[in-house]
Amino acid sequence: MMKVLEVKQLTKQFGETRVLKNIDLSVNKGEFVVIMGQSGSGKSTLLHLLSGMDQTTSGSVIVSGEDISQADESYMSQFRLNRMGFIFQQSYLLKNLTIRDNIILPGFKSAKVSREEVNQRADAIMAKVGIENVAANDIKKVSGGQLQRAAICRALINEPEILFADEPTGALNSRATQEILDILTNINKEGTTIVLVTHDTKVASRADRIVYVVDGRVNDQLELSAYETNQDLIKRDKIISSWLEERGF
Ligand SMILES: Nc1ncnc2c1ncn2[C@@H]1O[C@H](COP(=O)(O)OP(=O)(O)OP(=O)(O)O)[C@@H](O)[C@H]1O
Repeated sequence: MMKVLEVKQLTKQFGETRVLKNIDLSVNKGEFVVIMGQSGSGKSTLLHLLSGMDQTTSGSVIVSGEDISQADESYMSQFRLNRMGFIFQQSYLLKNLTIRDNIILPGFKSAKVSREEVNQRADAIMAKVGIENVAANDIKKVSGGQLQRAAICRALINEPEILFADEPTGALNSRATQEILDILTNINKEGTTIVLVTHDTKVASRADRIVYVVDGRVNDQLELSAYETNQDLIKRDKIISSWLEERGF
């Protein structure tokens, strides 16, 4: 199994406070990994370090064989643009642009492929997630679920090696949540590696593996790919819930 992400003895300190402590973790290509843990355990901080949004205090973060832990910010901003995708609880789309322009902008910025190719990709991804009918809309004139689908399209426009998500359904109702989870599941099945932070076992039930963080350390991991297929989501949810309960979540 090819490792797309590998973390060795990762530590993160803010001032005197050690938030992450000697984390060893790896993610295989094509895997869907969910990070869970109590509020304040360090999940978002870990995601920021894994994705090159923030720098480590010590230890290494290796993406497709390349150690990014010592890279400077100008290198990292290009690295994130070209090789990483991000979605958050809020979409952070730009207000004065249409949905479509928001999606193509990082493609044009990257300049790795032609504008024509970026436009073709945008059309294909928007159709895949079902927002082609609102492509020309101002971002104020779409629903929360449509906004998040647009954020997913924007994150995928440069065909990232890894898609990182921090509570991507946290602001959505249950129907929109299901739709976004179905989209993420499909994107993953098509080969995109996903690393996602959530509190929600329903969200976690889409994963191949759960990483449980306690007080800045990886406390335990639950391998789900061997259990059942994604069809049996209720059963997976129960397995995760009782596993977490045993660990005091
Ligand atoms: N930039 C920062 N400066 C100082 N402390 C920080 C910073 N970012 C995070 N922390 C601290 O690190 C700890 C972990 O925060 P983090 O946001 O990673 O937790 P989390 O598990 O994602 O929490 P939640 O589930 O509530 O989002 C917290 O105690 C937080 O106050």
